Amino acid sequence: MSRKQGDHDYTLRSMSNLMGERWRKVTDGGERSLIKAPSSASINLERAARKQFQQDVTPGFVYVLAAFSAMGGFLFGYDTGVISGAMLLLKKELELSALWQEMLISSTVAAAALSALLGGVLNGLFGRRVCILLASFFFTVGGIVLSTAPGKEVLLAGRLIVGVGLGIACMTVPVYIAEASPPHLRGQLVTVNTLFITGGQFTASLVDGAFSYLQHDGWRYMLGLSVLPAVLQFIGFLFLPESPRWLIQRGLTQKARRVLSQIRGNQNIDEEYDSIKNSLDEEDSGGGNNGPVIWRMLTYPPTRRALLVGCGLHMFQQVSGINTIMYYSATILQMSGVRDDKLAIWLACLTTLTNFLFTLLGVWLVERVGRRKLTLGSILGTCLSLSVLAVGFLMSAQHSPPVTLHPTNPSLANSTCSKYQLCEPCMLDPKCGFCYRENGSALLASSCVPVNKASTEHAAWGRCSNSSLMKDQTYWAYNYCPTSYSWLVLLGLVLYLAAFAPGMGPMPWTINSEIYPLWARSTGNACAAGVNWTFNILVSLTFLHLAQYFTYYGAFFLYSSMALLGFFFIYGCLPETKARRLEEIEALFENQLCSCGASDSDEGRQVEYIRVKGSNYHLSDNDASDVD
Ligand SMILES: O[C@H]1[C@H](O)[C@@H](O)[C@H](O)[C@@H](O)[C@H]1O
Repeated sequence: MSRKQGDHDYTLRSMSNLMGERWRKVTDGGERSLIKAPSSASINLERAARKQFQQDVTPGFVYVLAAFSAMGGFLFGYDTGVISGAMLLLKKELELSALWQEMLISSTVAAAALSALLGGVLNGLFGRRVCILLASFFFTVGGIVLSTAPGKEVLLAGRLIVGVGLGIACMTVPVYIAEASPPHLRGQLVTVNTLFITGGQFTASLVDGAFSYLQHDGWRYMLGLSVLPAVLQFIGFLFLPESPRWLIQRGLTQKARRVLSQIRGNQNIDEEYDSIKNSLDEEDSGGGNNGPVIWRMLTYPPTRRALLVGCGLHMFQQVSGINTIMYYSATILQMSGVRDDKLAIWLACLTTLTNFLFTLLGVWLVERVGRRKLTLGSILGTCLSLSVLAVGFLMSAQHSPPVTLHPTNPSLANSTCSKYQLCEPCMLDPKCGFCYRENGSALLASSCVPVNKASTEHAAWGRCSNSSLMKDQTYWAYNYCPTSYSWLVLLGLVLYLAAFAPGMGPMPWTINSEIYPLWARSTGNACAAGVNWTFNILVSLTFLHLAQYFTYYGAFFLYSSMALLGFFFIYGCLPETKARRLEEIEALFENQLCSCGASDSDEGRQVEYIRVKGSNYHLSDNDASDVD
């Protein structure tokens, strides 16, 4: 053994001893306690050892493994993003009713919600690798079915198959990456999965833009292209190993040691192996061994708290409106004066690109500032930017242009649309749109007209019913009103993405992959992913109704208040998990929920009071001193 390797092992071993002393748990009269408080010297030594460890070891194999896994994230982003552009072509070519459009969009999300829950069981039974293989298989078959579908029924089947793959992948990939990564890289590598999600969404918007010029079968290419990354991931995973933690849990210890050596390069793996093994041995004193995992999780306080935090994070991610904002961004851009449809499609790529670039910032920040600060800062920014958006919509509503032309023909004058006096109520009614002529910045001859049932791009009758009639600076505004406050809305949109994407976008996935003990990890992630998809579908299905009843600014103020609630929830309940070994994290949830909010500066001394045989030790900044 080289001297460097020997020294390294020694440092790791001393670190391991310290860690063992710090975190070893004993059952003391039924109460779980930690023994032996560390001195500041031991904390410093541990930190130094960690630093040394990080400098010495960055095995390349882990990056390859993370990249192949994160293709699941790419497919997640691609398949959820591509449908909006494909739908524009599909509804014309297959003459889809609104119900069929709705079904084709939401079927994937609904299937993902259910299969994420099923994914928890599959993960426990067959392991992470088999689940990822299964997910890429579903993505491949789904993509082939979609691109060759002869009609809408087969399309629906394809969307459901893709949804099943999505649900399994979204909960398995973060867990697999987290379990294979060394602690100092874990946050970054799991966050790369969300980077791939947003990369998939960006690619989908580019593909939508490119194929929107094809009058026939453009949607087949859009939906079918996902087969390429899916096949690549499937082939890659034939060669990639199973998660060492799952192998140890299944008693396949020799294989687990081999995999650990493979993914840790030439490091000594004894310490990591022992700590995984120890944590499994402690399972009996933790969740116990009786009953279904979800029951054991709910009846054991640390996992119950972790589950609450994990599901809460996903709920707040969705109720702060990310998917509404992304979906609605094209309209926001149109409000800002982009009237050309094709240009609006290309500019919508800018939204997905911004989301992607700011997620990249999250990858950079996660190990520097830690999960807690990043998530708190992000949700606060999200809350404020949603208020900017809401104020923008409020100003636009208050200065809504009037309807100046009313039809004289009695049959037309009796339609609901003709009764509106202002653009605002006219555009909030999904059956109507605003047709107007613009002269410089002045609006002339404006009317509220029923929308064409087959396509929202035109009115049912009148000047705006046909592109060839819409000469002379005449425009059709569906879903929005022309306004001079569009800059405020646009500013809100950019601020929103800048605040949301680095933290609230990726952190719910990253944090969930690390907060559950091994026995509860698959189930915990399955439930949290199920919550994500359920709120995703709830928020997108209710948005238009919300806007109709409370107006746009009402809807955005509501999302903003949700984000504020989320801030208090995270402030009170989310502990810092940065740089900790997965096996240590359970201890962070042993305190009452609201004292979990240890700050980053508490790293290395997260548990403030430690019971040692009846006496309480309090860890001060400088040392551990007996306070009893
Ligand atoms: O973390 C992701 C990401 O932020 C995506 O942009 C969003 O569409 C998903 O719903 C979310 O789960």
